[in-house]
Amino acid sequence: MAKINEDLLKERKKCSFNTAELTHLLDGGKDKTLERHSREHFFLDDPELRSKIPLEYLSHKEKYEEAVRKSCILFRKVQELQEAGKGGIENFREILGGQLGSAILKDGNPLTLHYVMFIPTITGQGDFEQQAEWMHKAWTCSIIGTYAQTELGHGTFIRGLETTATYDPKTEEFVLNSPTLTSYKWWPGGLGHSANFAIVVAQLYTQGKCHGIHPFIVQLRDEETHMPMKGIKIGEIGCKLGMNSTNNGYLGFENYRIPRTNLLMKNNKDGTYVKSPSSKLTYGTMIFVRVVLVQDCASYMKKAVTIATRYSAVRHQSEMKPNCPEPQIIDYVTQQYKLFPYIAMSFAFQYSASWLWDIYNNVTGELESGQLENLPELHALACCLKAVGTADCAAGVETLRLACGGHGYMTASNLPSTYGLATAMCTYEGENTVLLLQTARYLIKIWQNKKNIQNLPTVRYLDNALFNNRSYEKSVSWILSALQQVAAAKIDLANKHINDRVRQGKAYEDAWNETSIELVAAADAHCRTFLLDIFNLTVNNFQSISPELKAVLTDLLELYAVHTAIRMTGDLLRFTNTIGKDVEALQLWLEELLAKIRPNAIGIVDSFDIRDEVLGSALGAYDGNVYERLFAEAQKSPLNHEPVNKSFGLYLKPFLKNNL
Ligand SMILES: CC/C=C\C/C=C\C/C=C\C/C=C\C/C=C\C/C=C\CCCCC(=O)SCCNC(=O)CCNC(=O)[C@H](O)C(C)(C)COP(=O)(O)OP(=O)(O)OC[C@H]1O[C@@H](n2cnc3c(N)ncnc32)[C@H](O)[C@@H]1OP(=O)(O)O
Ligand SMILES: Cc1cc2nc3c(=O)[nH]c(=O)nc-3n(C[C@H](O)[C@H](O)[C@H](O)COP(=O)(O)OP(=O)(O)OC[C@H]3O[C@@H](n4cnc5c(N)ncnc54)[C@H](O)[C@@H]3O)c2cc1C
Repeated sequence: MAKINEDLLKERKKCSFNTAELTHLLDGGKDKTLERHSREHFFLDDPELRSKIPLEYLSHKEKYEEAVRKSCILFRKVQELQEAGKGGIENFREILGGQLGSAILKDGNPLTLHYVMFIPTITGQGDFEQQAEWMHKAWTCSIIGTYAQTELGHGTFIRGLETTATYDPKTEEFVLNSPTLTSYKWWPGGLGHSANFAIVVAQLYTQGKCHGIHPFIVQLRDEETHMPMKGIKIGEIGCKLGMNSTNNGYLGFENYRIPRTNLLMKNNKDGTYVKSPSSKLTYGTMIFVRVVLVQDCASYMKKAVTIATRYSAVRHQSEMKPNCPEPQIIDYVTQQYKLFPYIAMSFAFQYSASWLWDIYNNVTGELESGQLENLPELHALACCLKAVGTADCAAGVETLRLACGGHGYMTASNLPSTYGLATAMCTYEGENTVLLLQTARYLIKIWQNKKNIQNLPTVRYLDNALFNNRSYEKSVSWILSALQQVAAAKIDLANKHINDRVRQGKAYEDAWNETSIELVAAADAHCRTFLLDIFNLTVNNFQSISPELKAVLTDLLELYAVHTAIRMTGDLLRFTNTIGKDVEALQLWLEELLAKIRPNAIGIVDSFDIRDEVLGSALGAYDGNVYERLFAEAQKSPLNHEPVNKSFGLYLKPFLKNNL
């Protein structure tokens, strides 16, 4: 084992709590930690899953080929685990998104959509016979699928999709067509050259009548040769900001025929077209992915904050006091302000993600038995948590990259590619503004009719929050109550402005659009009250943890609360009876908390227990040998493999001569 950096050794000695206790708590118990270790060993210690050359130095094509190689090994290994009875949702979570997946495939996995959307759509939308026909092939990966919904012209407004599936009763087939350029499918992961099947979302036509969008199972490529089927036009969409191995593709249809039975028919039981009880049931896979993405936000944040915090303990810069040694940059309070709120935020997102997952499972269970009443609340919560979680995660990763100065800009820090993954989440699976407007739509409805509100756990606070008006106290409960009042006031005001505009003669939709900045802000505030509420409840409910750990978690909870409150200072002053002096008190409390967390900062990120291979960063490794690692990474540049590059002879030398 490499020698550990002296600063990190000192930091680890300062820690006031048992880091293993926190690791087990975060994993859900010691058994779960051991399970995770064994899974990490299974994947990360497999030499086949390592790349000989860093991805950054490969061409676009080589990156893709390497990603396919690794994805196939990953999927084979997941199947091995399933067959050995060591399966479980955690395997998929870890290798598809989260930490293991992004460690092994830094720039994305071209086969992810198979498990994340293709299989869940067949399960959620297919009837019994269809599941019997397709699930075995899909589970055993005899076929590889993707989810083709978005088109060149429409991603958000899915009712506006243009791909058509017209029923031909003579042959009992659907005929798929892409009538315009804008109707081409555009974006689906793995669609370019990897998948041979897809769920295609298209407008269903029977007897000249359009019945709206429906999902179909469609074969794209020959199962033996992988050649595109006749009538299918397919390819990759090209380079992107990040995720350059995910093989996002385009797809067009020219009179392409599929059997009638390929229309997923869970809601059309007798095989003739029957309108489903809610058209929104077709949107179920999107809810599922939004729910799992919130967990990924916590994972990426933990990874980025571990890298930046360890680096900040190792890095020394400037003089705080004359003639004193250069301090560790983690001792600058501005630096602490860049790091510690994101440590706290990782906890907030992990706890809310876990609540959301439970709510999701309850509600989908109810849907199976035809109960739809809790779907709107789930949809509203999933939308805002996905939007706020991914936005905070992307902003957090960028702040943490900046916190690492110049070295944070190196791909060797692994912060740029983590940002590429995080910022993509803000757009896919529902663009964030659009999702916040979905939450706002729900909140306005609730505000206008509070009859049933006490049965709705995520919004019941709105019943009386408008009049909380508590005087300032240095407590999480005060901040929560103030945030709830802000959320209620913002919803109330937005509702009033919509009504005013309608009264002035505007159409409701125009009034909505004119009020939409306020509506987005209201949904954002609602989401932040939920995040704090759940963090608070979770920490208060821990019964059997040590007092030392409880103290650290309480510091983090308080930091999360105060940081949120300070970010919303204007709202507190505007909508609650907070006064200037209270804001000053909040600021002092924040500074006090940063100082309290400082000695435990390294201990907390160590407790995240993220292996070096997962961090993938010269700046964040456990041993803290930052400079040695940066130097070693630089040697991997192909330019350093020869003393003089051929461009010297070709261009530089003649240029230098000409300038003589
Ligand atoms: C077997 C597998 C096992 C395990 C796998 C396990 C784990 C996986 C684990 C980890 C994976 C983790 C991460 C994944 C990693 C990487 C991911 C990589 C790639 C990601 C791929 C991304 C894929 C995509 O992007 S797919 C495309 C997504 N597209 C969108 O999201 C489109 C956004 N647009 C919409 O959702 C809608 O169009 C709209 C909501 C904006 C508007 O719709 P519409 O116009 O039809 O609605 P309205 O007329 O406005 O009506 C609104 C009413 O409907 C209600 N509504 C809307 N949506 C829903 C919904 N989804 N559910 C319920 N209700 C909904 C709405 O509330 C309105 O109701 P009202 O009563 O009328 O008010
Ligand atoms: C990395 C990546 C992977 C993807 N993978 C897949 C995939 O596997 N399968 C798939 O089908 N799709 C996929 N997508 C597509 C993705 O789901 C869409 O890009 C996303 O839903 C946003 O839709 P859009 O591109 O049409 O954005 P637009 O809707 O055109 O958004 C542009 C702007 O318009 C605004 N806007 C749009 N509508 C409204 C409104 N009603 N009110 C207010 N503002 C509005 C938005 O806020 C945004 O600022 C992927 C996208 C990315 C980036």
